[in-house]
Amino acid sequence: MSQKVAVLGTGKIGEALLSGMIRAGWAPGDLLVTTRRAERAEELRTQYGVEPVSNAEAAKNADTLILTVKPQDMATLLDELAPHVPSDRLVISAAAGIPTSFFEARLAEGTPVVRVMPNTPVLVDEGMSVISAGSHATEAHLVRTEEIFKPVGKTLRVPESRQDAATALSGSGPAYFYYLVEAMTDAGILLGLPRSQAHDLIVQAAIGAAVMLRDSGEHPVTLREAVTSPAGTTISAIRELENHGVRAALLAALEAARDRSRELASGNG
Ligand SMILES: NC(=O)C1=CN([C@@H]2O[C@H](COP(=O)(O)OP(=O)(O)OC[C@H]3O[C@@H](n4cnc5c(N)ncnc54)[C@H](O)[C@@H]3O)[C@@H](O)[C@H]2O)C=CC1
Ligand SMILES: O=C(O)[C@@H]1CCC=N1
Repeated sequence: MSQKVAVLGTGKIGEALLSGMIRAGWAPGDLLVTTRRAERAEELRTQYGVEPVSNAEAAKNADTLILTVKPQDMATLLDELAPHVPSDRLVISAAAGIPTSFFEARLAEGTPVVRVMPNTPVLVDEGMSVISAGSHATEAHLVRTEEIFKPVGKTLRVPESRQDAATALSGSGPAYFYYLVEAMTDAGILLGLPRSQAHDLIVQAAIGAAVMLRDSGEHPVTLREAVTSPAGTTISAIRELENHGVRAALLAALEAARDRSRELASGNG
């Protein structure tokens, strides 16, 4: 029997994951989706050939349920789902902040729950999905979760106590890089470059730097030193970054993201 997977609350991250699963070879007929709006359901059916169903039908018919609603909507979704989820279903939550105990308290005794923090580069198979087992999830449940998330990037298992930090670094991480690219493109405009050229130069610098970080085996400090010529241009820029406290700003920013993830733990943060 083929295993069916349902994505419940198919918004931005749910759709990114769905598209990745289809690229990885999952049969659309084995994928169920739920949405709040009928037009959205139709859009997903047309684009991916998947079957829109109600939350209750998803719970009854899918072996694995991936919950991708906002943390603030999770309690309502669970109230609706709980009476329909047999305790042999694997429930995977992609919500920031919410601990596996939140789900376990609302689902039938013994239901296996796995918490995953993916990120949007799953759209281009370069995601990072950080995975933690709840108290009833076994090795087989973790392997099943990895089968779903591995084709769209890397996976990493961590104890659940590290999930808020992982969310700050990895779940939110792509946004920091987009923010930097946006700011540096503006700097290009300030220096008189046309916007499209400034964008292309910074994006290619980001891609080149990312590939070197991943593939060279060198520490980021070594890579930066190789760019930083004595009395040259780079060190003039680095001095300004230090003067403006960019390193301290990043430490504070990621700490704030970690704290926000903790606040979302109750589902109504
Ligand atoms: N966007 C991102 O980069 C990431 C998001 N997440 C997590 O994924 C979750 C969703 O985030 P986004 O995709 O950004 O939000 P979103 O708002 O795009 O998606 C949530 C979707 O759930 C639907 N929904 C809400 N209640 C529902 C219900 N009872 N039944 C069916 N559908 C329902 C909404 O209509 C919406 O389409 C959040 O918990 C977030 O913490 C995790 C990692 C990365
Ligand atoms: O901003 C958020 O809350 C979600 C979780 C991680 C990335 N996006």
